[in-house]
Amino acid sequence: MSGQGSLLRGRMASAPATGRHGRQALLVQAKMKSIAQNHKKSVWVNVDLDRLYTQPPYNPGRHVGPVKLQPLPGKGRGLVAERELPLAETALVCEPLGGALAGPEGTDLGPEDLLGHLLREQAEGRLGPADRARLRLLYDGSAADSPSSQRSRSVGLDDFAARMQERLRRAEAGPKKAKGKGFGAAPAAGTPAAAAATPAIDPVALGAPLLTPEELRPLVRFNCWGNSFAELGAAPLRQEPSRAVVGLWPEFAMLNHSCAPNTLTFNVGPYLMVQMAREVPQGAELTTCYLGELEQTPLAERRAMLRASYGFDCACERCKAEEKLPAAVSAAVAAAYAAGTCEEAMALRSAPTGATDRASVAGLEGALTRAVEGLEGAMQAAGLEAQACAWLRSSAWPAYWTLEALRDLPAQSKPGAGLFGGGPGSPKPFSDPEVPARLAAIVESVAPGSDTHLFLVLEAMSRAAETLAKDDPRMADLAKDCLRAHIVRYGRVSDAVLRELLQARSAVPHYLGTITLGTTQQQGAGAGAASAVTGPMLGGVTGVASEAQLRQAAAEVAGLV
Ligand SMILES: C[S@@+](CC[C@H](N)C(=O)[O-])C[C@H]1O[C@@H](n2cnc3c(N)ncnc32)[C@H](O)[C@@H]1O
Repeated sequence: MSGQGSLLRGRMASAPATGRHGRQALLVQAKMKSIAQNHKKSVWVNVDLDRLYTQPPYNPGRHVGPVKLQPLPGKGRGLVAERELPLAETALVCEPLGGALAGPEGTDLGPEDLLGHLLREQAEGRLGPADRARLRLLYDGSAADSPSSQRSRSVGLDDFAARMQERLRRAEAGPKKAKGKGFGAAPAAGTPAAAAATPAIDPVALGAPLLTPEELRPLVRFNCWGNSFAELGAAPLRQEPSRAVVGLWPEFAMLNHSCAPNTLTFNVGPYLMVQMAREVPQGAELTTCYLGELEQTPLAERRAMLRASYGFDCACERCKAEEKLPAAVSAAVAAAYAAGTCEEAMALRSAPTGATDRASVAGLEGALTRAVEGLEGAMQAAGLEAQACAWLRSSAWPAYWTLEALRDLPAQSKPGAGLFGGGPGSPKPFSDPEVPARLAAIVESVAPGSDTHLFLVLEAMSRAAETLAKDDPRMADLAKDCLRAHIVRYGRVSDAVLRELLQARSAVPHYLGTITLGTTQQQGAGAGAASAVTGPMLGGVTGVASEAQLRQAAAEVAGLV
Protein backbone atom coordinates (compact mmCIF):
# COMPACT_ATOMS: atom_id res chain seq x y z
CA MET A 1 0.00 0.00 0.00
CA SER A 2 1.32 3.41 -0.82
CA GLY A 3 0.93 6.44 1.46
CA GLN A 4 -1.87 8.97 1.39
CA GLY A 5 0.85 11.58 0.91
CA SER A 6 1.33 10.56 -2.71
CA LEU A 7 -2.31 11.34 -3.45
CA LEU A 8 -1.92 14.84 -1.97
CA ARG A 9 1.23 15.48 -3.95
CA GLY A 10 -0.56 14.43 -7.14
CA ARG A 11 -3.20 17.09 -6.62
CA MET A 12 -0.68 19.81 -5.80
CA ALA A 13 1.22 19.22 -9.00
CA SER A 14 -1.79 20.27 -11.07
CA ALA A 15 -2.32 23.62 -9.23
CA PRO A 16 -1.29 26.88 -10.99
CA ALA A 17 1.99 28.27 -9.62
CA THR A 18 1.98 31.99 -10.57
CA GLY A 19 -0.05 35.26 -10.00
CA ARG A 20 -2.86 35.57 -7.45
CA HIS A 21 -3.79 31.96 -7.97
CA GLY A 22 -0.14 31.15 -7.78
CA ARG A 23 0.12 32.68 -4.29
CA GLN A 24 -2.90 30.73 -3.12
CA ALA A 25 -1.46 27.67 -4.72
CA LEU A 26 1.81 28.17 -2.84
CA LEU A 27 -0.11 28.44 0.43
CA VAL A 28 -2.08 25.33 -0.42
CA GLN A 29 1.13 23.69 -1.46
CA ALA A 30 2.79 24.54 1.86
CA LYS A 31 -0.20 23.17 3.75
CA MET A 32 -0.22 20.03 1.67
CA LYS A 33 3.47 19.61 2.26
CA SER A 34 3.03 19.88 5.99
CA ILE A 35 0.16 17.37 5.90
CA ALA A 36 2.26 15.04 3.82
CA GLN A 37 5.19 15.45 6.20
CA ASN A 38 2.99 14.81 9.20
CA HIS A 39 1.67 11.77 7.49
CA LYS A 40 5.19 10.65 6.78
CA LYS A 41 6.10 11.15 10.41
CA SER A 42 3.41 8.70 11.33
CA VAL A 43 5.29 5.97 9.50
CA TRP A 44 7.62 5.57 12.43
CA VAL A 45 7.66 1.93 13.12
CA ASN A 46 10.68 0.23 11.75
CA VAL A 47 9.30 -3.27 11.93
CA ASP A 48 8.74 -5.33 8.83
CA LEU A 49 5.36 -6.73 9.83
CA ASP A 50 5.15 -8.87 6.69
CA ARG A 51 8.29 -10.69 7.74
CA LEU A 52 7.27 -10.84 11.38
CA TYR A 53 3.99 -12.58 10.51
CA THR A 54 5.49 -15.00 8.03
CA GLN A 55 9.19 -15.62 8.78
CA PRO A 56 10.06 -16.82 12.29
CA PRO A 57 13.85 -16.28 11.94
CA TYR A 58 13.22 -12.55 11.45
CA ASN A 59 13.95 -10.73 14.71
CA PRO A 60 12.23 -7.33 14.74
CA GLY A 61 13.95 -6.37 18.00
CA ARG A 62 12.15 -4.17 20.43
CA HIS A 63 10.24 -1.13 19.23
CA VAL A 64 8.77 1.69 21.21
CA GLY A 65 6.57 4.04 19.20
CA PRO A 66 5.87 7.71 19.86
CA VAL A 67 4.79 7.07 23.43
CA LYS A 68 6.33 8.22 26.67
CA LEU A 69 6.23 7.03 30.22
CA GLN A 70 4.89 9.55 32.68
CA PRO A 71 3.32 9.70 36.13
CA LEU A 72 -0.47 9.68 36.01
CA PRO A 73 -2.44 10.77 39.07
CA GLY A 74 -3.70 7.79 41.05
CA LYS A 75 -2.25 5.23 38.64
CA GLY A 76 1.51 5.37 39.16
CA ARG A 77 3.14 5.50 35.74
CA GLY A 78 1.48 5.06 32.38
CA LEU A 79 2.11 5.42 28.64
CA VAL A 80 1.02 8.57 26.86
CA ALA A 81 0.91 9.34 23.12
CA GLU A 82 3.59 11.82 22.07
CA ARG A 83 1.55 12.70 19.00
CA GLU A 84 -1.77 11.74 17.50
CA LEU A 85 -1.77 7.99 16.92
CA PRO A 86 -3.98 6.67 14.13
CA LEU A 87 -5.95 3.48 14.21
CA ALA A 88 -3.90 0.38 13.31
CA GLU A 89 -0.58 2.00 14.19
CA THR A 90 1.85 -0.38 15.88
CA ALA A 91 2.58 1.19 19.26
CA LEU A 92 4.95 -1.38 20.78
CA VAL A 93 6.78 -4.54 19.85
CA CYS A 94 8.17 -6.03 23.05
CA GLU A 95 10.53 -8.86 23.91
CA PRO A 96 9.92 -11.04 26.96
CA LEU A 97 11.97 -10.48 30.07
CA GLY A 98 13.66 -13.71 31.04
CA GLY A 99 11.94 -15.57 28.18
CA ALA A 100 8.27 -16.39 27.89
CA LEU A 101 6.96 -19.74 29.11
CA ALA A 102 5.04 -21.84 26.59
CA GLY A 103 2.84 -24.89 27.08
CA PRO A 104 0.36 -27.03 25.19
CA GLU A 105 -2.46 -25.13 23.52
CA GLY A 106 -5.44 -24.63 25.80
CA THR A 107 -3.36 -24.69 29.00
CA ASP A 108 -4.19 -21.92 31.38
CA LEU A 109 -0.66 -20.78 32.22
CA GLY A 110 -0.74 -18.30 35.09
CA PRO A 111 1.51 -16.15 37.27
CA GLU A 112 2.64 -19.07 39.44
CA ASP A 113 3.84 -20.96 36.35
CA LEU A 114 5.79 -17.94 35.21
CA LEU A 115 7.19 -17.38 38.68
CA GLY A 116 8.56 -20.94 38.68
CA HIS A 117 10.04 -20.41 35.21
CA LEU A 118 11.77 -17.14 36.14
CA LEU A 119 13.13 -18.57 39.39
CA ARG A 120 14.58 -21.48 37.42
CA GLU A 121 16.06 -19.09 34.84
CA GLN A 122 17.64 -17.10 37.65
CA ALA A 123 18.97 -20.18 39.45
CA GLU A 124 20.54 -21.43 36.23
CA GLY A 125 22.22 -18.10 35.56
CA ARG A 126 20.08 -16.99 32.62
CA LEU A 127 18.60 -13.97 34.37
CA GLY A 128 21.47 -11.51 34.52
CA PRO A 129 21.78 -8.24 36.50
CA ALA A 130 20.21 -6.22 33.68
CA ASP A 131 17.11 -8.39 33.66
CA ARG A 132 16.93 -8.38 37.43
CA ALA A 133 17.19 -4.61 37.52
CA ARG A 134 14.48 -4.29 34.88
CA LEU A 135 12.27 -6.63 36.87
CA ARG A 136 12.72 -4.51 39.97
CA LEU A 137 11.40 -1.50 38.09
CA LEU A 138 8.03 -3.08 37.42
CA TYR A 139 5.06 -2.28 39.57
CA ASP A 140 5.34 -4.32 42.75
CA GLY A 141 1.93 -3.83 44.31
CA SER A 142 2.87 -0.86 46.49
CA ALA A 143 0.35 1.95 46.50
CA ALA A 144 0.74 4.12 43.42
CA ASP A 145 2.04 7.01 45.49
CA SER A 146 4.28 5.05 47.85
CA PRO A 147 8.05 5.71 48.02
CA SER A 148 8.87 2.49 46.19
CA SER A 149 6.57 3.46 43.34
CA GLN A 150 8.04 6.98 43.28
CA ARG A 151 11.49 5.50 43.02
CA SER A 152 10.82 4.01 39.65
CA ARG A 153 8.89 6.91 38.18
CA SER A 154 11.95 8.68 36.90
CA VAL A 155 12.79 5.71 34.71
CA GLY A 156 12.29 6.31 31.01
CA LEU A 157 10.65 3.69 28.85
CA ASP A 158 13.73 3.36 26.69
CA ASP A 159 15.71 2.38 29.71
CA PHE A 160 13.95 -0.90 30.05
CA ALA A 161 16.27 -2.47 27.54
CA ALA A 162 18.95 -0.90 25.40
CA ARG A 163 20.32 1.88 27.58
CA MET A 164 19.99 -0.20 30.66
CA GLN A 165 22.02 -3.02 29.25
CA GLU A 166 24.67 -0.72 27.88
CA ARG A 167 25.07 1.02 31.21
CA LEU A 168 25.29 -2.20 33.08
CA ARG A 169 27.81 -3.53 30.62
CA ARG A 170 29.95 -0.44 31.05
CA ALA A 171 29.51 -0.42 34.80
CA GLU A 172 30.49 -4.04 35.04
CA ALA A 173 33.40 -3.68 32.61
CA GLY A 174 35.16 -0.68 34.10
CA PRO A 175 35.69 1.31 37.28
CA LYS A 176 33.64 4.29 36.00
CA LYS A 177 30.26 4.41 37.65
CA ALA A 178 27.29 4.71 35.33
CA LYS A 179 25.58 8.06 35.58
CA GLY A 180 23.90 10.66 33.38
CA LYS A 181 20.59 10.97 31.65
CA GLY A 182 17.96 8.34 31.46
CA PHE A 183 17.84 5.34 33.66
CA GLY A 184 17.80 6.29 37.28
CA ALA A 185 19.26 9.74 36.63
CA ALA A 186 18.06 12.61 38.76
CA PRO A 187 16.25 15.32 36.76
CA ALA A 188 18.30 18.40 35.87
CA ALA A 189 18.54 20.87 38.76
CA GLY A 190 16.01 23.67 38.59
CA THR A 191 13.55 21.76 36.40
CA PRO A 192 10.04 21.12 37.69
CA ALA A 193 10.90 17.45 37.77
CA ALA A 194 13.77 18.20 40.14
CA ALA A 195 11.33 19.59 42.66
CA ALA A 196 9.74 16.17 42.89
CA ALA A 197 13.13 14.51 42.56
CA THR A 198 13.36 10.94 43.62
CA PRO A 199 16.66 9.32 44.56
CA ALA A 200 18.61 8.19 41.50
CA ILE A 201 18.73 4.46 41.04
CA ASP A 202 22.01 2.65 40.85
CA PRO A 203 21.29 0.01 38.22
CA VAL A 204 24.19 -2.18 39.22
CA ALA A 205 23.12 -2.24 42.84
CA LEU A 206 19.53 -2.77 41.75
CA GLY A 207 20.36 -5.70 39.54
CA ALA A 208 23.04 -7.31 41.64
CA PRO A 209 21.17 -9.34 44.24
CA LEU A 210 19.14 -12.33 43.17
CA LEU A 211 15.39 -11.89 43.47
CA THR A 212 13.73 -13.89 46.19
CA PRO A 213 10.46 -15.68 45.37
CA GLU A 214 8.71 -13.18 47.67
CA GLU A 215 10.12 -10.26 45.65
CA LEU A 216 9.40 -11.83 42.31
CA ARG A 217 5.86 -13.04 43.02
CA PRO A 218 4.15 -9.61 43.09
CA LEU A 219 6.16 -8.38 40.09
CA VAL A 220 4.90 -11.34 38.11
CA ARG A 221 1.36 -11.16 39.47
CA PHE A 222 0.84 -7.50 38.62
CA ASN A 223 2.57 -7.46 35.25
CA CYS A 224 2.35 -10.77 33.41
CA TRP A 225 0.34 -11.42 30.26
CA GLY A 226 -0.73 -14.73 28.81
CA ASN A 227 -2.88 -16.46 26.24
CA SER A 228 -3.98 -20.06 25.89
CA PHE A 229 -3.45 -20.26 22.13
CA ALA A 230 -1.20 -18.75 19.48
CA GLU A 231 -2.07 -15.92 17.09
CA LEU A 232 -4.50 -17.64 14.75
CA GLY A 233 -3.26 -15.98 11.56
CA ALA A 234 0.46 -15.56 12.16
CA ALA A 235 1.21 -18.94 13.79
CA PRO A 236 0.14 -20.97 10.73
CA LEU A 237 2.04 -18.61 8.41
CA ARG A 238 5.12 -18.90 10.60
CA GLN A 239 4.52 -22.67 10.65
CA GLU A 240 4.48 -22.60 14.43
CA PRO A 241 2.21 -24.86 16.43
CA SER A 242 -0.43 -23.14 18.51
CA ARG A 243 0.88 -22.96 22.08
CA ALA A 244 -0.23 -21.36 25.32
CA VAL A 245 2.11 -18.65 26.56
CA VAL A 246 2.74 -16.49 29.62
CA GLY A 247 5.46 -13.90 30.12
CA LEU A 248 6.56 -10.46 31.23
CA TRP A 249 6.99 -7.85 28.51
CA PRO A 250 8.27 -4.77 30.39
CA GLU A 251 7.16 -2.00 28.04
CA PHE A 252 3.70 -3.54 27.76
CA ALA A 253 3.58 -3.76 31.57
CA MET A 254 3.58 0.04 31.68
CA LEU A 255 0.08 0.15 30.19
CA ASN A 256 -2.71 0.90 32.62
CA HIS A 257 -6.15 -0.63 32.39
CA SER A 258 -9.41 0.51 30.82
CA CYS A 259 -12.60 -1.54 30.38
CA ALA A 260 -12.86 -0.09 26.84
CA PRO A 261 -9.17 0.13 25.95
CA ASN A 262 -7.66 1.92 22.98
CA THR A 263 -5.01 -0.72 22.20
CA LEU A 264 -5.08 -4.42 21.47
CA THR A 265 -2.38 -6.90 22.35
CA PHE A 266 -1.36 -10.27 20.95
CA ASN A 267 1.76 -12.37 20.77
CA VAL A 268 3.57 -13.42 17.62
CA GLY A 269 6.21 -15.98 18.48
CA PRO A 270 8.02 -14.46 21.49
CA TYR A 271 7.04 -10.89 20.65
CA LEU A 272 4.13 -9.01 22.17
CA MET A 273 2.47 -6.55 19.80
CA VAL A 274 0.49 -3.53 20.93
CA GLN A 275 -1.68 -2.10 18.15
CA MET A 276 -3.81 1.04 18.25
CA ALA A 277 -7.41 -0.16 18.34
CA ARG A 278 -8.70 3.43 18.40
CA GLU A 279 -7.30 6.68 17.15
CA VAL A 280 -5.98 8.81 20.03
CA PRO A 281 -4.94 12.47 20.21
CA GLN A 282 -1.53 13.63 21.40
CA GLY A 283 -1.29 13.41 25.18
CA ALA A 284 -3.91 10.67 25.51
CA GLU A 285 -3.11 7.71 27.71
CA LEU A 286 -2.73 4.35 26.00
CA THR A 287 -4.70 1.64 27.77
CA THR A 288 -5.13 -2.11 27.69
CA CYS A 289 -7.69 -4.36 29.38
CA TYR A 290 -6.57 -6.60 32.23
CA LEU A 291 -9.81 -8.52 32.42
CA GLY A 292 -9.56 -11.15 29.71
CA GLU A 293 -12.98 -12.70 29.20
CA LEU A 294 -14.36 -10.70 32.12
CA GLU A 295 -14.15 -7.60 29.94
CA GLN A 296 -17.68 -8.50 28.91
CA THR A 297 -19.27 -8.43 32.35
CA PRO A 298 -21.19 -5.76 34.29
CA LEU A 299 -19.51 -2.99 36.28
CA ALA A 300 -19.73 -4.77 39.65
CA GLU A 301 -18.00 -7.92 38.36
CA ARG A 302 -15.26 -5.95 36.60
CA ARG A 303 -14.61 -3.76 39.63
CA ALA A 304 -14.48 -6.71 42.00
CA MET A 305 -11.95 -8.50 39.81
CA LEU A 306 -9.72 -5.46 39.36
CA ARG A 307 -9.76 -4.64 43.06
CA ALA A 308 -9.00 -8.21 44.09
CA SER A 309 -6.30 -8.86 41.51
CA TYR A 310 -4.77 -5.44 40.85
CA GLY A 311 -5.75 -3.34 43.87
CA PHE A 312 -7.50 -0.41 42.18
CA ASP A 313 -10.99 0.86 41.39
CA CYS A 314 -11.40 1.47 37.70
CA ALA A 315 -12.72 4.88 36.70
CA CYS A 316 -12.52 4.52 32.92
CA GLU A 317 -15.12 6.09 30.63
CA ARG A 318 -17.10 2.88 30.40
CA CYS A 319 -17.16 2.42 34.19
CA LYS A 320 -18.15 6.05 34.71
CA ALA A 321 -20.98 5.71 32.19
CA GLU A 322 -22.17 2.49 33.82
CA GLU A 323 -21.92 4.02 37.29
CA LYS A 324 -24.43 6.75 36.68
CA LEU A 325 -27.11 4.72 34.93
CA PRO A 326 -30.74 4.95 36.02
CA ALA A 327 -31.46 2.11 38.48
CA ALA A 328 -33.81 0.39 36.01
CA VAL A 329 -31.05 0.08 33.41
CA SER A 330 -28.48 -1.22 35.93
CA ALA A 331 -31.01 -3.80 37.11
CA ALA A 332 -31.71 -4.85 33.51
CA VAL A 333 -27.97 -5.29 32.81
CA ALA A 334 -27.58 -7.40 35.94
CA ALA A 335 -30.65 -9.51 35.05
CA ALA A 336 -29.43 -10.13 31.51
CA TYR A 337 -25.96 -11.07 32.72
CA ALA A 338 -27.48 -13.44 35.30
CA ALA A 339 -29.64 -15.08 32.61
CA GLY A 340 -26.64 -15.54 30.34
CA THR A 341 -24.52 -17.10 33.06
CA CYS A 342 -27.15 -19.23 34.80
CA GLU A 343 -26.35 -22.89 35.38
CA GLU A 344 -28.30 -24.08 32.36
CA ALA A 345 -26.59 -21.61 30.02
CA MET A 346 -23.16 -22.50 31.38
CA ALA A 347 -23.87 -26.23 31.08
CA LEU A 348 -24.76 -25.75 27.41
CA ARG A 349 -21.29 -24.50 26.70
CA SER A 350 -19.64 -27.71 27.76
CA ALA A 351 -22.37 -30.23 26.94
CA PRO A 352 -21.25 -33.06 24.67
CA THR A 353 -22.46 -32.98 21.09
CA GLY A 354 -26.08 -33.95 20.77
CA ALA A 355 -26.68 -34.07 24.51
CA THR A 356 -29.42 -31.49 24.25
CA ASP A 357 -31.78 -30.38 21.52
CA ARG A 358 -33.27 -27.02 20.87
CA ALA A 359 -36.67 -27.95 22.30
CA SER A 360 -35.05 -28.89 25.58
CA VAL A 361 -33.60 -25.41 25.97
CA ALA A 362 -36.82 -23.59 25.07
CA GLY A 363 -37.16 -22.43 28.68
CA LEU A 364 -33.68 -20.93 28.64
CA GLU A 365 -34.31 -19.31 25.27
CA GLY A 366 -37.46 -17.71 26.67
CA ALA A 367 -35.66 -16.42 29.75
CA LEU A 368 -32.83 -15.00 27.64
CA THR A 369 -35.29 -13.35 25.26
CA ARG A 370 -37.08 -11.64 28.14
CA ALA A 371 -33.80 -10.53 29.69
CA VAL A 372 -32.37 -9.10 26.46
CA GLU A 373 -35.63 -7.40 25.51
CA GLY A 374 -35.82 -6.02 29.05
CA LEU A 375 -32.38 -4.45 28.68
CA GLU A 376 -33.10 -3.08 25.20
CA GLY A 377 -36.36 -1.55 26.50
CA ALA A 378 -34.70 -0.03 29.57
CA MET A 379 -31.92 1.54 27.47
CA GLN A 380 -34.43 2.98 25.05
CA ALA A 381 -36.59 4.38 27.86
CA ALA A 382 -33.52 6.03 29.38
CA GLY A 383 -32.60 7.58 26.02
CA LEU A 384 -29.00 6.34 26.19
CA GLU A 385 -26.55 7.16 23.43
CA ALA A 386 -25.36 4.48 21.00
CA GLN A 387 -21.93 4.19 22.64
CA ALA A 388 -23.41 3.61 26.10
CA CYS A 389 -25.88 1.04 24.69
CA ALA A 390 -23.06 -0.87 22.98
CA TRP A 391 -21.03 -0.93 26.22
CA LEU A 392 -24.03 -2.19 28.18
CA ARG A 393 -24.77 -4.93 25.66
CA SER A 394 -21.16 -5.88 26.07
CA SER A 395 -21.59 -5.99 29.84
CA ALA A 396 -24.48 -8.42 29.29
CA TRP A 397 -22.62 -10.28 26.52
CA PRO A 398 -23.28 -13.88 27.73
CA ALA A 399 -27.04 -13.26 27.32
CA TYR A 400 -26.76 -11.76 23.82
CA TRP A 401 -24.32 -14.37 22.66
CA THR A 402 -26.18 -17.41 23.98
CA LEU A 403 -29.55 -16.15 22.80
CA GLU A 404 -28.36 -15.34 19.29
CA ALA A 405 -26.63 -18.68 19.04
CA LEU A 406 -29.73 -20.57 20.18
CA ARG A 407 -32.10 -18.61 17.96
CA ASP A 408 -29.95 -19.25 14.97
CA LEU A 409 -30.17 -23.00 15.26
CA PRO A 410 -32.78 -24.87 13.25
CA ALA A 411 -35.56 -26.13 15.55
CA GLN A 412 -34.62 -29.81 15.29
CA SER A 413 -30.89 -29.30 15.73
CA LYS A 414 -28.92 -30.66 18.60
CA PRO A 415 -26.77 -28.06 20.23
CA GLY A 416 -23.99 -29.32 22.40
CA ALA A 417 -20.23 -29.16 22.70
CA GLY A 418 -20.76 -25.45 23.01
CA LEU A 419 -23.88 -24.96 20.94
CA PHE A 420 -22.18 -25.79 17.66
CA GLY A 421 -20.84 -29.24 18.25
CA GLY A 422 -20.19 -29.97 14.63
CA GLY A 423 -21.22 -33.64 14.57
CA PRO A 424 -22.28 -35.04 11.21
CA GLY A 425 -25.09 -32.97 9.82
CA SER A 426 -24.97 -30.42 12.61
CA PRO A 427 -25.71 -26.83 11.60
CA LYS A 428 -23.08 -24.32 10.73
CA PRO A 429 -22.82 -21.50 13.18
CA PHE A 430 -24.88 -18.49 12.24
CA SER A 431 -26.87 -19.45 9.18
CA ASP A 432 -28.14 -15.87 9.28
CA PRO A 433 -25.18 -13.53 8.57
CA GLU A 434 -26.88 -10.72 10.44
CA VAL A 435 -26.41 -12.59 13.70
CA PRO A 436 -22.58 -12.60 13.77
CA ALA A 437 -22.61 -9.06 12.38
CA ARG A 438 -24.78 -7.88 15.28
CA LEU A 439 -22.60 -9.71 17.79
CA ALA A 440 -19.47 -8.28 16.16
CA ALA A 441 -20.76 -4.75 16.72
CA ILE A 442 -21.15 -5.49 20.44
CA VAL A 443 -17.63 -6.89 20.75
CA GLU A 444 -16.18 -4.05 18.70
CA SER A 445 -17.39 -1.52 21.26
CA VAL A 446 -14.94 -2.87 23.83
CA ALA A 447 -12.43 -4.99 21.94
CA PRO A 448 -11.93 -4.07 18.28
CA GLY A 449 -9.53 -6.40 16.51
CA SER A 450 -9.78 -9.03 19.26
CA ASP A 451 -10.00 -12.74 18.41
CA THR A 452 -13.73 -12.75 19.10
CA HIS A 453 -14.26 -9.71 16.92
CA LEU A 454 -12.21 -11.15 14.07
CA PHE A 455 -13.99 -14.46 14.30
CA LEU A 456 -17.41 -12.82 14.13
CA VAL A 457 -16.68 -10.48 11.20
CA LEU A 458 -15.15 -13.33 9.26
CA GLU A 459 -18.09 -15.56 10.07
CA ALA A 460 -20.56 -12.86 9.02
CA MET A 461 -18.83 -12.41 5.69
CA SER A 462 -18.42 -16.11 5.02
CA ARG A 463 -22.05 -16.91 5.83
CA ALA A 464 -23.25 -14.01 3.72
CA ALA A 465 -21.16 -15.21 0.81
CA GLU A 466 -23.15 -18.42 0.77
CA THR A 467 -26.53 -16.72 0.56
CA LEU A 468 -26.14 -13.23 -0.93
CA ALA A 469 -25.28 -12.29 -4.49
CA LYS A 470 -21.74 -10.99 -4.95
CA ASP A 471 -22.97 -7.54 -5.91
CA ASP A 472 -25.41 -7.27 -3.01
CA PRO A 473 -24.52 -4.05 -1.14
CA ARG A 474 -24.79 -5.92 2.19
CA MET A 475 -21.97 -8.14 0.98
CA ALA A 476 -19.76 -5.13 0.36
CA ASP A 477 -20.48 -3.76 3.85
CA LEU A 478 -19.67 -7.06 5.51
CA ALA A 479 -16.48 -7.42 3.50
CA LYS A 480 -15.47 -3.92 4.54
CA ASP A 481 -16.13 -4.63 8.24
CA CYS A 482 -14.14 -7.82 7.99
CA LEU A 483 -11.15 -6.22 6.28
CA ARG A 484 -11.23 -3.24 8.57
CA ALA A 485 -11.08 -5.41 11.70
CA HIS A 486 -8.15 -7.38 10.31
CA ILE A 487 -6.24 -4.26 9.31
CA VAL A 488 -6.70 -2.87 12.83
CA ARG A 489 -5.28 -6.10 14.16
CA TYR A 490 -2.34 -6.55 11.86
CA GLY A 491 -1.34 -2.97 11.05
CA ARG A 492 0.78 -1.98 8.10
CA VAL A 493 1.05 -5.25 6.23
CA SER A 494 1.02 -5.75 2.48
CA ASP A 495 -2.23 -6.75 0.80
CA ALA A 496 -0.77 -10.16 0.02
CA VAL A 497 0.14 -10.91 3.65
CA LEU A 498 -3.16 -9.55 4.91
CA ARG A 499 -4.94 -11.99 2.62
CA GLU A 500 -2.77 -14.85 3.84
CA LEU A 501 -3.52 -13.92 7.45
CA LEU A 502 -7.25 -13.79 6.72
CA GLN A 503 -7.16 -17.11 5.01
CA ALA A 504 -5.13 -18.70 7.77
CA ARG A 505 -7.61 -17.44 10.37
CA SER A 506 -10.58 -18.61 8.38
CA ALA A 507 -9.08 -22.09 8.11
CA VAL A 508 -8.86 -22.60 11.87
CA PRO A 509 -11.80 -23.67 14.02
CA HIS A 510 -12.00 -21.06 16.72
CA TYR A 511 -13.01 -21.38 20.25
CA LEU A 512 -14.11 -18.52 22.40
CA GLY A 513 -13.57 -19.58 25.96
CA THR A 514 -15.15 -22.97 26.21
CA ILE A 515 -17.63 -22.34 23.43
CA THR A 516 -16.55 -24.22 20.35
CA LEU A 517 -17.43 -22.34 17.24
CA GLY A 518 -15.67 -24.39 14.65
CA THR A 519 -17.65 -26.67 12.40
CA THR A 520 -15.52 -29.60 13.49
CA GLN A 521 -15.53 -31.31 16.85
CA GLN A 522 -12.02 -30.36 17.85
CA GLN A 523 -11.71 -27.98 20.76
CA GLY A 524 -9.24 -25.22 20.30
CA ALA A 525 -7.39 -23.74 17.42
CA GLY A 526 -5.29 -26.72 16.40
CA ALA A 527 -3.92 -26.44 12.89
CA GLY A 528 -4.64 -30.13 12.34
CA ALA A 529 -8.36 -29.40 12.26
CA ALA A 530 -8.04 -26.82 9.55
CA SER A 531 -8.92 -28.77 6.44
CA ALA A 532 -12.46 -29.56 7.50
CA VAL A 533 -13.59 -25.95 7.48
CA THR A 534 -11.59 -24.28 4.78
CA GLY A 535 -14.05 -24.70 1.94
CA PRO A 536 -16.90 -22.30 2.57
CA MET A 537 -14.91 -19.90 4.69
CA LEU A 538 -12.15 -19.48 2.19
CA GLY A 539 -14.77 -19.05 -0.48
CA GLY A 540 -16.12 -16.22 1.60
CA VAL A 541 -12.81 -14.46 1.87
CA THR A 542 -11.20 -14.92 -1.46
CA GLY A 543 -14.30 -14.92 -3.60
CA VAL A 544 -15.88 -11.83 -2.13
CA ALA A 545 -13.33 -9.32 -0.93
CA SER A 546 -11.98 -7.79 -4.09
CA GLU A 547 -8.71 -5.87 -4.36
CA ALA A 548 -10.74 -2.67 -4.58
CA GLN A 549 -12.58 -3.48 -1.34
CA LEU A 550 -9.35 -4.33 0.38
CA ARG A 551 -7.79 -1.04 -0.61
CA GLN A 552 -10.85 0.96 0.29
CA ALA A 553 -11.04 -0.68 3.72
CA ALA A 554 -7.34 0.05 4.28
CA ALA A 555 -7.85 3.66 3.22
CA GLU A 556 -10.73 4.09 5.62
CA VAL A 557 -8.92 2.55 8.56
CA ALA A 558 -5.85 4.71 8.71
CA GLY A 559 -5.05 6.20 5.34
CA LEU A 560 -2.96 3.18 4.56
CA VAL A 561 -3.46 3.44 0.81
C1 LIG B 1 0.82 -3.50 34.99
S1 LIG B 1 0.90 -2.20 36.15
C2 LIG B 1 0.66 -0.79 35.12
C3 LIG B 1 1.76 0.22 35.28
C4 LIG B 1 1.80 0.87 36.63
N1 LIG B 1 0.89 2.00 36.67
C5 LIG B 1 3.21 1.30 36.97
O1 LIG B 1 3.39 2.43 37.47
O2 LIG B 1 4.12 0.53 36.78
C6 LIG B 1 -0.62 -2.45 36.99
C7 LIG B 1 -0.90 -1.52 38.14
O3 LIG B 1 -1.11 -0.18 37.67
C8 LIG B 1 -2.17 0.46 38.40
N2 LIG B 1 -3.29 0.72 37.48
C9 LIG B 1 -3.47 0.19 36.26
N3 LIG B 1 -4.58 0.66 35.69
C10 LIG B 1 -5.14 1.51 36.55
C11 LIG B 1 -6.32 2.30 36.52
N4 LIG B 1 -7.13 2.32 35.47
N5 LIG B 1 -6.60 3.07 37.61
C12 LIG B 1 -5.76 3.06 38.70
N6 LIG B 1 -4.63 2.33 38.78
C13 LIG B 1 -4.32 1.55 37.72
C14 LIG B 1 -2.59 -0.53 39.46
O4 LIG B 1 -1.87 -0.25 40.63
C15 LIG B 1 -2.18 -1.87 38.87
O5 LIG B 1 -1.98 -2.88 39.84
